[in-house]
Amino acid sequence: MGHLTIKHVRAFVLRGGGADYHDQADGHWIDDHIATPMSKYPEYRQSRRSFGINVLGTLVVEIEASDGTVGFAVTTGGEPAAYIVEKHLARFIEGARVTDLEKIWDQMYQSTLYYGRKGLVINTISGVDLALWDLLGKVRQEPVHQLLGGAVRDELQFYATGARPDLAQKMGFIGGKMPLHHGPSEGEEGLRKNLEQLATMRERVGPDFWLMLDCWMSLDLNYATKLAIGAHEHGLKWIEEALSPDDYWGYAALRDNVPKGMLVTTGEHEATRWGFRMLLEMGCCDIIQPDVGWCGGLTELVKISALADAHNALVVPHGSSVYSYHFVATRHNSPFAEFLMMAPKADEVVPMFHPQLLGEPVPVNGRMRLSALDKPGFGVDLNPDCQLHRPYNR
Ligand SMILES: C[C@H](O)[C@H](O)CC(=O)C(=O)O
Ligand SMILES: [Mg+2]
Repeated sequence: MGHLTIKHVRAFVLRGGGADYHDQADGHWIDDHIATPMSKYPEYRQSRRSFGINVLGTLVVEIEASDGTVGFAVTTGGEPAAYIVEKHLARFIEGARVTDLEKIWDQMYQSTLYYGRKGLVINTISGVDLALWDLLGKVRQEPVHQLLGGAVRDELQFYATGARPDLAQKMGFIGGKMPLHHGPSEGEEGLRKNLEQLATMRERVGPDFWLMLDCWMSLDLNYATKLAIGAHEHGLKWIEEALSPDDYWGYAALRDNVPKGMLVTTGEHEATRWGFRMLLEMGCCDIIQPDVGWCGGLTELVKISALADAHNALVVPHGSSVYSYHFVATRHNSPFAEFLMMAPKADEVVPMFHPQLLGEPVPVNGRMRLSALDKPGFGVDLNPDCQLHRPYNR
């Protein structure tokens, strides 16, 4: 098996939800006047799709071994990511051994440094890396959590992200994270509305249920500080991604400014051990939230997580469906996981990457038994009903 080599890598593009989970139809809670860095332009305030949050679509990477076994993964990246896989990265993958994950990662990262390091290129590298882990698991007939060293818990616990933490509470989740709706350009009135929304939700869920606010990079330090102070009386557990991911200094200051006991979280748009080193060494946050499909994949996340552990920081991956479930099961410093509510009204549990994956497990009563992950690789298949398009067929 150590001698199995990789015969082909193929990159496809898919539209409509799935790994590009912001690509949803009208009326979805995820696109309803959510504060963003673009909210200062009134014409881009109501909808994130209006400024292009969904332009990329999903990248599907398929990797086939010399014995015909196929591993695959999905992430955000679409056509430009497919170009990078087929025209650049394929040379490091085809002909390599199926066990060569570290070497392939290093070659992909080093060879793209001149135009990569973060964002789309690292999403692409993540997609290839996850497909390699899936392939290795399928070749060895073991779930990825076993390849990672084995689970440290029998069950995962989830908080839910969506517009209705009150419904999430009834569904058994341990907490609810809501999008922030109004940014600094909507002034004091917007701030008041943000706090009213939190207060209303606190009334509905009672004093003990976790409530968090996801600010999606939309605030400045002054506004974030005022929001945190105002939100304290409503028991806000954490303030997430309040500032630009480039503003490490702002995050360090925000962590000093927030009321005692409130956590500062960020990192879903951060990448690689070097990016997370900045967050950790500068004391930017209490919880880092790498997205497994965007941060460099699982090979990189293992390194990021070790670094976080040494800084006493928790690692609670952003979204990422099965890719994060297999990881969270194996880490002591990942005590719970995120579940993104993809039902348009956030009123029922549907698979996070629906409709792209078949066999994608979901939490039941806010929990997931490890046995739901006991299938080779990441344990999911591509849904054959989804229309794959291969734009750069070599
Ligand atoms: C709800 C947020 O704006 C975003 O769509 C998802 C996110 O940042 C998260 O799940 O965290
Ligand atoms: Mg977030």
